[in-house]
Amino acid sequence: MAYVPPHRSRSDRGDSEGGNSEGGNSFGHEGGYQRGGYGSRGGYGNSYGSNYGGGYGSRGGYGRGRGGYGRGRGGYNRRDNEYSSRGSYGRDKCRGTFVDGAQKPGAKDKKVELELFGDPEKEEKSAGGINFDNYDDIPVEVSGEDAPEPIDKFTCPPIEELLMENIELSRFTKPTPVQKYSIPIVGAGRDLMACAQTGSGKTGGFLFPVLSSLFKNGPTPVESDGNIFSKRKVHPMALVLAPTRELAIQNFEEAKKFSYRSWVRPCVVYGGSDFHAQVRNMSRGCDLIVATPGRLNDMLERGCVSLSHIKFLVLDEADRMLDMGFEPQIRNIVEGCDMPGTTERQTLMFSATFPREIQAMARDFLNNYIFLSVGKVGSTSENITQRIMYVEDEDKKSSLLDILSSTDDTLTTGLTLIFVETKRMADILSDFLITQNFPATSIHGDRTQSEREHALELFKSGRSPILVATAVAARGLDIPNVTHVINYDLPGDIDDYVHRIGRTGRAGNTGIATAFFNRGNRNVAKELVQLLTDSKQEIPDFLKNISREGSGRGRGRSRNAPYRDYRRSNGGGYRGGNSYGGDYGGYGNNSGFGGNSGNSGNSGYGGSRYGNGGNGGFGGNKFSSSSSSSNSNSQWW
Ligand SMILES: Nc1ncnc2c1ncn2[C@@H]1O[C@H](COP(=O)(O)OP(=O)(O)OP(=O)(O)O)[C@@H](O)[C@H]1O
Repeated sequence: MAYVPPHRSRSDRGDSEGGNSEGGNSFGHEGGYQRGGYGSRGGYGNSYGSNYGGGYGSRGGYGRGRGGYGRGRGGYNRRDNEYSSRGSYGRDKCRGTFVDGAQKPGAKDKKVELELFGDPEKEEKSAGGINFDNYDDIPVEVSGEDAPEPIDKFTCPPIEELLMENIELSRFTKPTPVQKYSIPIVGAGRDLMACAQTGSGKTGGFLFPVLSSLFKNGPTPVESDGNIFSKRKVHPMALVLAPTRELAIQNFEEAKKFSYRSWVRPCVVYGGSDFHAQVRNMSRGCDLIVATPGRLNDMLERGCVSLSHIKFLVLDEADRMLDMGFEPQIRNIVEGCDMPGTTERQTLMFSATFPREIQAMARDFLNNYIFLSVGKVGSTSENITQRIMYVEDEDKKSSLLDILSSTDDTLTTGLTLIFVETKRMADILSDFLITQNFPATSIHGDRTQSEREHALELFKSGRSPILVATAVAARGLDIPNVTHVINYDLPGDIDDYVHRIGRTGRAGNTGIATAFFNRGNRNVAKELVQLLTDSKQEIPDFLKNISREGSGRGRGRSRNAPYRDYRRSNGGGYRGGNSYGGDYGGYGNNSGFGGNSGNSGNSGYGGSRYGNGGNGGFGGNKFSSSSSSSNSNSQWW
C-alpha cells in the first residue's frame, strides 16, 4: 500500500496546488530520516515518490524548487483554515456573553479544552517540569509613582473568576515574579514598562491583567455612524503588537486559551497570509487583536479595523518594536490613526532587554508609567549553561557535526536550535545537515509563511528536532524541550544573543547554549564577558584575552549597567526595592534624555512633557543611537 505521510493525510491541511509546503520531514518516524529522505525546503510535489525511501542523496528528490507546495491559500495554511472550520467553530461555540453588567461564561466543552489546554493525564508540561521557585529570590526593582504592592497568589484580586478557571486549566499554580507585579500594576490602571528574563512568563504578565479587566468591564458598545461599510469595521479593545508573525501567532494561541468561555474573542493578523480570510474571521468578533505592524497598517488603511475603542495597547518585545526598523509603523498605528491618547488607554511594554535609547523613545507612548525589572534585566538566566568555543569560520561545519553526533546526552537530547546570521546561510546549513543525515529544517524570512509555520510545527513536534534559524526565531518563541541553542554565527548585538539563547532554559528549566566565536566576533567580546560574569558562567581564556584587546564594543551597548529605568540615571534618589516614590529627576527635553541634573526630587517627568531637567541628554537626536540596537532588519524581516 502506498505510504501516505501523516501531514498529507490530514484533511485540514488541504493539498491544493500539487503538494504540501515544506518537504516532508513528517515521515521521519516511518522510514526514519536516516534513509527516508526529508526535505528542508520545497514541497516534494512530483518528485515526492522517488524521494521518499530512496535516500535523499543530496537534494535529489525533495524538489527544492518551489514546485510542489501550495502557497498561501493552498497547502498548509492551518490558521486560515481554522478561521473557517474547526478552531473557530469550537471556540465560538463556547463563547460567553456580557449581559446586565456581568460576564456570562459560555458552555464548557471537553474537546475544546483538550485542544486548548492539552491532556492533563498525559501532559507533564506546564507546572510539572517548571520550577519557578528558582525565581523567588530574584531581585526586583520597581520605579515610578505609587507602585501597587505585588500579589502572591492568583487568587488575590484583581484576577477575574473565569480567568482564574482558565489559569487552573493551564495548570499554573502560582504567578511568576513578573506576573506578581504586573497584575496589580495593570489592575490599578497604570502604564507599565516591564523587563524580565526570557522564559519568565511575560506573556501571562500582560494577558492576565488585560483579560481580567475586559472580563469584568465588558465591551464598549459600537455606535453606528449610519455608513453601511462601517459595519464591517471591527473595534477591538486590546491590541497586542509583536515583531514576528510566529510570535503573533503564539500570543494569539495564548489569548485563545485564557479567553476560553469568555465574551472576548481574540483574533490574529499577520503578513504572508490571506488578507481576506483574516478580515472574514475578524467580522465574527474581534475584541482583542494580536498583530504584526505591517499587516495591521494595511488593515487600518483599508478601513477594516478601528482602534478607537482600544483600552490596552501592548508592545511585546517592546525594544524591538521601537527600534529603527519598526518605529515608523508603530507611530502610525499609535499616533496616526484613531487610537485614544496616552491618558485614555493603558500602554504596556514587555521585553527581556530594554536599551536606554529605546526606553527614551518609548516615553512618547506611555503615561506616568511604572518601570519593572525582574532579575538581572538584559541578562541571561543562570539556568542556561553557556559554552563559548573558539571556532574559525571554515571549521564551523565540522564542529557542528561533532556536537550533533556527540554521545553526550545533554547536548543532543531534546530539540536543537541553530542560529545563523543570514537567510542564505540558513539554507546552506540545513541542506548540509540533511545531506549528513541530520533531520533539519529551517526558518527565515525568505520562506513563505506556510513554510515557516510548517517548519516550526515539525520542529516543535520533534519530527525535525534540528531547526536552523535566522533572527526571525530569536524572540519570544516558547518551544518546550529546546535543550540546546547553538549560535553558529554570533550576532553583532549582545541583546540578540540574550534573546536567542533564551529559547532554552525557559520557565525554570535548564538548557545549554553553545556559541562559535572567532576574531570576527571580537566586537561583542567585552559584552559577552560581562554577560557571562553576570550569569555566573565560565569564561574561556581566549575570550578574556580578546576582550582585553580593546576596540570593542559591537553594535550593542555597554553592559556595565544592566537595563534599569533610565529615568533614574540622574541620581534622583531612587530607592530600589519594591517601590519607588517617584523621586527621580526630570529628563531632558524632547530630544535626548538623561540629563545629569534633572530636578531630582518629586518633579518626576511632568512639566513640559518630561520635566525640565536634563542638561545632558542622551544625544540630541532621539534616535541617534538606536541604530545600535537594530539587527539589520533587512536580513530577516
Ligand atoms: N504562572 C505560571 N506557572 C507556570 N508556568 C507558566 C506561568 N506563566 C507562564 N508559564 C509558562 O512559562 C513559559 C514561558 O512563558 P513566556 O513565553 O510568557 O515567557 P517570556 O518571559 O515571554 O519569554 P521571552 O522573553 O522569551 O518572550 C511558557 O511555557 C508558559 O506557559
